Amino acid sequence: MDNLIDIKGVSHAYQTAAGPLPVLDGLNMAVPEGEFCAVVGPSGCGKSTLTRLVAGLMKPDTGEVWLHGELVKSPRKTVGMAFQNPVLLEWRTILQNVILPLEIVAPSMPKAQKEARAHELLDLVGLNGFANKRPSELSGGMRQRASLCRSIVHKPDVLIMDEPFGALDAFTREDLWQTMRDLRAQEPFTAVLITHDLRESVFLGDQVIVMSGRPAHAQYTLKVDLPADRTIESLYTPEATEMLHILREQIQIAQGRAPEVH
Ligand SMILES: Nc1ncnc2c1ncn2[C@@H]1O[C@H](COP(=O)(O)OP(=O)(O)OP(=O)(O)O)[C@@H](O)[C@H]1O
Repeated sequence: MDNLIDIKGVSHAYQTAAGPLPVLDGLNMAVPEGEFCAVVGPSGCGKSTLTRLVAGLMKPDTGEVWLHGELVKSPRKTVGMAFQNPVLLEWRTILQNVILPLEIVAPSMPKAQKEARAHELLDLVGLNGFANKRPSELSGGMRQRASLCRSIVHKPDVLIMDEPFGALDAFTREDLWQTMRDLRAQEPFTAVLITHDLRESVFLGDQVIVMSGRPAHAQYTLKVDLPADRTIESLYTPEATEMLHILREQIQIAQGRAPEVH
C-alpha cells in the first residue's frame, strides 16, 4: 500500500520572545492510503503543530512532508479539517454549512448536486431532518456530526482532526466514534486524529502513534489489531485492554515518568 502521508525527519522550532522553542525533532511518520492514524502524546508536545504541517499551513525548519506523492509547500485544498469547536456559521443553515467547502473547491458544481452530496452525508450521520436548522438549534454532538460532514463533503485526500470530540460528554463521544466508524465504511478516507483519549485512539485507529515529550519525535507506534467493524464492546476485550496498557505506559515514558507496572 502507498503512503498517503509521509513525514520525513521533520524538525521545527517556534521563534518566541524568550528565544527558539524546539517543538518537533526528527519526526518520522507514514500513513498508508485509507488508514486512520491516531496520534497521542503529552500536552504541549507538538500534536497541533503536526496537523498544521500536514495541512501546509506552515513549513518545517527541516525535513519534508509529503502528501499523495507531492511535497507540501503551501496550504492544501485537498485536506479536510475538523476541530474541537465546530465553528459552524450561524447565518447559514446546516445544509449550507456542509456545502461550504464545495463552494470553494468546486465552485462550478451545480447547486443541486452540491445539496444532494450534503444530504447524502447528513443522512449517513443521522441528521436528515435537520438540514434546514441553524447551528444553535442543534446539540453539541449534532453540531460535531454536521462539522464532520462539512470536513469530508469535498472528498479530501486526508481528514485531519484535532481533538474533535474533546468537548463532548462521554456517551455522546462514544456515539460519535461509531458514527465515524460507519462513515469510514461508506466513504473511505485517510485520517489523522489528534486525541488525548486512549480508548478513542484504539477504537478509531489502524495505528496509534505516541509522540515523545517536546521536542517530539514518534516514540512508539501501535498497530491496532482489531476488526474494522469494532464495537464499543471490543474495547473491553483482553486484546484492547493490553493495547491500552501499552499506550498508557508509553505516555508515562513520554511524560518523563516511570511507567506503572501492570
Ligand atoms: N505560533 C506559535 N508560536 C510560539 N509557540 C507556539 C506556537 N504554536 C504553538 N506553540 C507552542 O509550541 C508547543 C507545542 O504546541 P502544540 O499546540 O503543537 O502542542 P499540542 O501537543 O497540540 O498541545 P495540547 O496537547 O496541549 O493541545 C507549545 O508549547 C505551544 O505553546
